[in-house]
Parts: sequence; C-alpha cells; structure tokens
Amino acid sequence: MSLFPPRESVVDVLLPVAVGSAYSYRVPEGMEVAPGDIVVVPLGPRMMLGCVWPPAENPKPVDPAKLKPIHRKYDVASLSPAMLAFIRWIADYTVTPPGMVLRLALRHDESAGISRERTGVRLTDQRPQRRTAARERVIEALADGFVRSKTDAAREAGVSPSVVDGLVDDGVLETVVLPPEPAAERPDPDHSAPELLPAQRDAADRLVEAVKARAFRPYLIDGVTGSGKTETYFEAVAETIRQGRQVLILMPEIALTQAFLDRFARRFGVKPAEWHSAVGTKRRGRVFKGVSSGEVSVVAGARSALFLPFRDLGLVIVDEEHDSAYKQEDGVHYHARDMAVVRARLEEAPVVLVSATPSIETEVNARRGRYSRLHLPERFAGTKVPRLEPIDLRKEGPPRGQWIAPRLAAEMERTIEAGGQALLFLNRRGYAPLTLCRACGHRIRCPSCSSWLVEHRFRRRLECHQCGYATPVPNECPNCHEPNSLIPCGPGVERLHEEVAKLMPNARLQVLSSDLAGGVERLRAELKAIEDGAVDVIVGTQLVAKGHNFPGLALVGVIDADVGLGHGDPRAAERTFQLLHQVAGRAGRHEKEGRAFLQTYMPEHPVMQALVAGDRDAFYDREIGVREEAHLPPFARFCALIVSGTDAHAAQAHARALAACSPLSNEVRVLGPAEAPLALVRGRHRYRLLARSDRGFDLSNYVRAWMAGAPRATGNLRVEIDIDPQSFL
Ligand SMILES: Nc1ncnc2c1ncn2[C@@H]1O[C@H](COP(=O)(O)OP(=O)(O)OP(=O)(O)O)[C@@H](O)[C@H]1O
Ligand SMILES: [Zn+2]
Repeated sequence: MSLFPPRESVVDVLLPVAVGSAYSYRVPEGMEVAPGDIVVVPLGPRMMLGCVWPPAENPKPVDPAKLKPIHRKYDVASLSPAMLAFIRWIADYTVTPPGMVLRLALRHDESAGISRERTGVRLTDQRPQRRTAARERVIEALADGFVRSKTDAAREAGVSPSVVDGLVDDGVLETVVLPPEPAAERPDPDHSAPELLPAQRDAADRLVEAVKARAFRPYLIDGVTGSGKTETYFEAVAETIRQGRQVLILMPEIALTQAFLDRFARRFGVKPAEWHSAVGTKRRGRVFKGVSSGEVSVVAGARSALFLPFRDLGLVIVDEEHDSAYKQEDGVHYHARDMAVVRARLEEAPVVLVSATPSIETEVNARRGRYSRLHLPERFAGTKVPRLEPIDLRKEGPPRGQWIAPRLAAEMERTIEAGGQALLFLNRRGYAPLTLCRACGHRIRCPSCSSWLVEHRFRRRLECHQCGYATPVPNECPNCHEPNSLIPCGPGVERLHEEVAKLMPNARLQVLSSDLAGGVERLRAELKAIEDGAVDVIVGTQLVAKGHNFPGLALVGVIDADVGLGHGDPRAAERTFQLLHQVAGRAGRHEKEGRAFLQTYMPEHPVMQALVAGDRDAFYDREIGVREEAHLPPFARFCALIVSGTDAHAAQAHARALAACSPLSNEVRVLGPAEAPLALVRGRHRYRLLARSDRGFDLSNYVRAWMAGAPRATGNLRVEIDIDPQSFL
C-alpha cells in the first residue's frame, strides 16, 4: 500500500521561468487536467500561467497535501502534443531550460486575452423631451435602425459622445451587446487568383500537392529577385485554406511589410493576422486565442510567431530565409528558419523556404537533395536582373570629403532626368561613424561599450549603436579641450543625403533607416511614397534591401561595397553577397531595365567578381568549398559561449574556469577564451569560447553535460549559450 494517494491528483506544471524542470501541483477536486492544458497556478506570491506537462518517467513520491493547488484552468485551447514536443526540442537543442521556451509561447498579456464585452447603440421608439439640433442629428444618423458603437454614432452625427450618452439615459437609444470582433476574417482562397507563368505554375503545383499530402516536406523556392515567388507560394496558402488548415508565414521585418499585407489582401480578400512586437497587447491576446481555436487561418509574423499555438498547422513559409534577422540573439538563442523546419516536421506539414540568395546552409541542403528546389529563373516582368558594374574607387573615386564617384553621380542625373528613381545604399545609420579631434587625435567612444559614438546630425547628438547612450555633440574636444576641433570621419546616410542635396538641388530626396523619427508608421508611409513615385533619390541602409517592390526604381548605387568584408567573420562573404545582390535586385523590376553600380576598393575580391559577373553559382561553389575546407558550418557545428560581467577579471577568470572543465572528447575542440571583438557592451566585459564538432555530433548534449559540471556563475556574471552562432562579435 502506498503512503500517498494516487498520483492522478498531482500533476507537473511547466512555468515560464528559468528552472530546469516542472513543478508539481495538486489538482483540486472536480478539476480535470491533461498535458498541454494552460493553467493558472501560484508561484510564491504571484499567480502565473503554466502548462501541464507530461509526467516524468520516475516521479518522486510527493504528498499532495503539501502541494499548492492549481488555481484554475485558463480559458484557451490546450497546447497540442506537437507543440509540447516543439518546446522540448528547442530547449534541448539550444541548451535552455524548457520554461524559457514556454515563455516564448505564452508571451502575451493574460488579461488582454479576456476581451471585454463590446456594446453598441440602437434607436428605440421613444423620442426625447428635450430636442436639440445635435440630438436630431443623432436620431437622423441612426434612423436606419442599425446598431453602431457609441463612438461611430457620435462621429457619424458629428456630435460629442456625451450627446449619445444623454440619449441613452433618456431611453431614446438602447444599448445592445455586439458579437465579439473576430480575430481575423477568413481569407478567400479563390478571391483573385492570378495567371501564373509556366515556371510559377510548376512550382505552385508541386507545393499544392505537398499540402494535400499532409506530410513533412521541405522546399526551397529559389527564384531571382522579382520572379514572383510570393504569388507562387500564395497558391500553396490557398490550398491550405481550402483544406481548413492553418498557415504560418514568417518574415524578417514584418513591421515594414505593409506592402505584403496589402498584396495578401488583393489575393485573398482580407489581410492575414499580424504577429510582431508592434502589435498591441489586446490584439495579440485575440490573435493568440484565434490561432489556438483555429479561427485564424493565416498568420504573417516575425520570428516569435513560430511559438503560436496553432491548432492545425498545415503549411509553414519562411520568406527571405537567408535574412540574419531570423536569428534571435538574446534570451533563447534560436534561428527561426531552422526552428520553422523543426516545427513543420513535428506538425507533419510542408515547409517552404524562399529566397533569391539562399543561405549557405539551405543551398547545401538543396544541393544534397534534402530540400526540393523549385526554380524560378526569370523575372515576372520579363526584365533582366541588373548586373552590378564595378566602380574602382582607387581609379575613379570621388574628391576628398565626398562619397559619390563622378560616374555614379552622372548616371543618377541621367536616370532622374528620364523619370526614374535612384537608390543609394549605405549600411550606416547617422551622419558619421566616427568623430575625431583634429588637434590631439582623440576619438570619441561610448563610456560603457567598446564602440565609437556615431554622430546623428538630424538629432544633433552622438549615439552609441550598441547601448543607445546619447550625448549632445560637444563644442570642444573632451580630451584636450581644444574648441571647435572635432571633425566627422566617414559617411553615414545623413551625410550622403547632404551630398546628394548639393549635387542635385532639385531632386526629391528621402533618407530611409531604422531610426527615422516617427517609427514604423512613418516608415510605412515613406515606403508607400517611394512606391508611388513621389521620391527621386532614396538614400538607405539595409532596410531598403529587403523585399521591396519599387516599380520606378531604375538605378542602384552601392556606396561602400567593402563595408562588411573586413572583420574575419566567417559569414562576411555570404552576408555581403546576399545584401548587395538583394539591393541590386530592387532595380528594374517593372518596364524599365535596371542598372546597379558597386563602389569598391577591391574589385578583384571573389565576392565582387561573382556579383559583377552575375554568376550566382560561382559564388556558391566557391563559398561552399571554403566552408568545407576550413571546417566551418554547415560542415561543422559551432556553439559559442559568451561570458560577461562588470568586472573584467572575474569574467575572464570564469571563462577560463569553463574552458578548464570542458569534458574531454575526441570530437570536440574548445577554442578560447578570448576577449570578444566587442569587448565591452553596456558596461559588461565579454569573453568568448567556441566549441566545434563534426556535423553528426550532438554538440547540444555535450554543452549540456559541460554546463552541468561547470562552476556556477556568481555575482553578475552571465554565461550565454549560442548554438549555431551567426554573429562572432
Ligand atoms: N503571376 C503573376 N501575375 C501577376 N503579377 C505577378 C505574378 N507574379 C509576380 N507578379 C508581380 O511581379 C512583381 C514581382 O513579384 P514578387 O515581388 O513576388 O517577386 P519576388 O520573387 O518575391 O522578388 P524578391 O525576391 O525581389 O522580393 C510583383 O509586383 C508581383 O505582383
Ligand atoms: Zn554604448
């Protein structure tokens, strides 16, 4: 006979906190719970959402009387077995406590999920005692007998809401409860299907077939810029909707993709549900519930949408799959593209990666046949993808203090005269990346980071792009106190804007970068203005390289093609190739053929050569060869450990202690610790270790064992684990 009553009255609940395992709770009489149920439980003084977790293999006996009871079940569908498996998989792979992954899945305001009742007003048979012009207008506006919200009624009648309230008090209007607003309207798969080109048709047919098969199959839509990849995968989206199942479309910069939402609406009649950081909490709560009930059929979102509790996920799309924004760099370090493939596998659904410049990882997977490649070799409009023409800055560079070579300036002028738009690309925000004292040579740096302060002239201050520190531009050198001795070095987009304004005083200019005042809304408006042709010259950062479709854009000039190549970062070549190819791909997408120019000091560099020759395969062949030879991903696995703390010695000592206790293995090499290239960020000193293994080795498991036996980080020391690191700073 057991000492304790049956285990059924005790369950494990995983909480969104950083502990290794689930906590046990007592199930109160009359309540029934099963793994996946979302419940509200007490933790210390707080109430918290958690997820009932599958029972451990060998549970320790516990006395239910000593356990706290579950407070209540939360009013949302339970997480599916596939979702639970997904949370577990990510936790294992990224070497993170599962609770931290659950936190990504439950990250929406609890109170926001419980939507308040919406009410409206309707005209009754009563007529008011006191009659005023305002009151008459309301009665007139509502004479059709339809229900309206109070605000709408007031707006239509052109009166203040208090007039409406007064009429409700007098019984002239009655209040009625409106049905809850739907989280999203149902897209119509046949709203407006376009005629596809043969290559699009073939690709779309294969995807539709995969959706029907309801099985995990990974695809790569590999199509040149402007080939109509979106229209192609929309056919698979349509089929999934027809099947009554759900679709997840991941995008790297959803806040900027108003154009995408509009395009979706043109094809399906309504916009998809959006999910990203700029969506308000109330709306998030609704989308969360709508996704979990199955009411929402298509979500377009940033990487966090990966953790939504889909009831019946039938298709996953990863648009611009090569984009580095898919990598989450703090908290749980995960790569949303890779995890999207995992999720699709667990849900037994097809997954479609989409790019004109696939990541090396994806390209290798496609070459090996692990992903099926769907090729779209031509632009929809029939124009050619522009070649990049090199401008050798050693031979035909601009005069000192300027950044636009004479040849590029002349081409820009010609383009604008012919009614086209020009885009200058420079991946540097602000006015100047460095401020220097001409008297003593002092360079102004951030007090808490190892980075230079960047001058932002529009805002009249120096800013740190690592930590956000900002200070007014000083009148004298902070070091030698010489007045008026500070000079800006190098260009940022604001400085380039100044130069274009001088060169072309009549052109309409627009700077586009992520720190545009006015935030996302303003950006969306500016992008629309460009699309509509209200701008002649756009000066932009990498923000403009991403997926935009600017019909009038005829010329692209890359101001400094070499920016990304200097760092000794193993992904520098790949990044540079993708970025420059994508920027060039913005030109000539409609009637006009586009041209693109590349200002460089190293025209002989293999990346420049491949870009200039328009030879994509040459780039991939070479880069894949380099990776294989140097034993770099995807031909090896990497895991970075970043040790940081406010005390440099303590951080370094801890990093050394970690290195010293790494488990011996023939299959793993641990490199470092070494001071990180970004040695100081927000006042924290950083050291890096790198573990490297063969492809087939379970590096996550190795790191888990390593951390289990490692000394604990005390004080404010922190150890971040970054599996498959993208950044080596
Ligand atoms: N079958 C089609 N019918 C009508 N218009 C189409 C069709 N296919 C593509 N288009 C149009 O062609 C243009 C380019 O397509 P789209 O933006 O999908 O290309 P893409 O391959 O996604 O390009 P990128 O990789 O550069 O973002 C768009 O304006 C799109 O609406
Ligand atoms: Zn800083």
